[in-house]
Amino acid sequence: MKIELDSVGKRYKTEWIIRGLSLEVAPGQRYAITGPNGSGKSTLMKMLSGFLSPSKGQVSFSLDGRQLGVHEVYRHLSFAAPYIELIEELTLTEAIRFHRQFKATKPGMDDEAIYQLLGFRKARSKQVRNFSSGMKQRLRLALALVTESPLLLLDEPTTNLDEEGIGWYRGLIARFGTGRTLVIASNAAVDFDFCEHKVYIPDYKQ
Ligand SMILES: Nc1ncnc2c1ncn2[C@@H]1O[C@H](COP(=O)(O)OP(=O)(O)OP(=O)(O)O)[C@@H](O)[C@H]1O
Repeated sequence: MKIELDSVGKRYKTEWIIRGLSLEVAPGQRYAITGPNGSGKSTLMKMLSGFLSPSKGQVSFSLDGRQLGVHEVYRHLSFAAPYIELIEELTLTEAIRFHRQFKATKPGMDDEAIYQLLGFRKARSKQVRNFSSGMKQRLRLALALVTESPLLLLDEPTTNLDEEGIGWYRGLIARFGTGRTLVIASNAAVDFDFCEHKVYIPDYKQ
């Protein structure tokens, strides 16, 4: 997936959050989006997913040389973020199967393989509402990473993860993160220190 941002600006009411951002997000490359709380990292992630449109400038998407309409983009991406809600009423088994109805998973990643990956096989009949916050975050990340999608967007990926969970996240990236375009919004180096490119949001305020 390639994403081109041409002089992009985003404004909420009268406040400009991002201004003058031109960037090419190239296929197979890894990008870190950094900046203080409230600087606009999540806002940029939402524009990179096609969920938010810019107030100024252009965001365009292409896949294998074919231009994608903004309404097609969601089919080709996985997005894990604390503000993307899981369906709390579903059990783990149901949540995985529900996800699979919309998105293909990588070869060999059947239900059993995903339970093993998550490391909480005994929770398969537990409702997501009864998961701990770390378990919910692992589920968000696992579903995003095992999905067959050329664009992977991870906003604050290690939120609610303990040290072991952070190691687990890095293992997931090593196993499933290669060969796809990866964008990570975070201020924790451990989340993104393997990224080749960095975008610091306060550089795009004027
Ligand atoms: N829908 C909205 N309407 C108005 N203002 C908004 C909206 N969404 C975000 N903002 C504002 O835009 C600014 C950037 O928010 P954003 O969530 O993108 O920052 P962030 O860098 O991801 O922050 P954090 O590190 O705290 O998650 C904030 O001032 C926020 O209040």
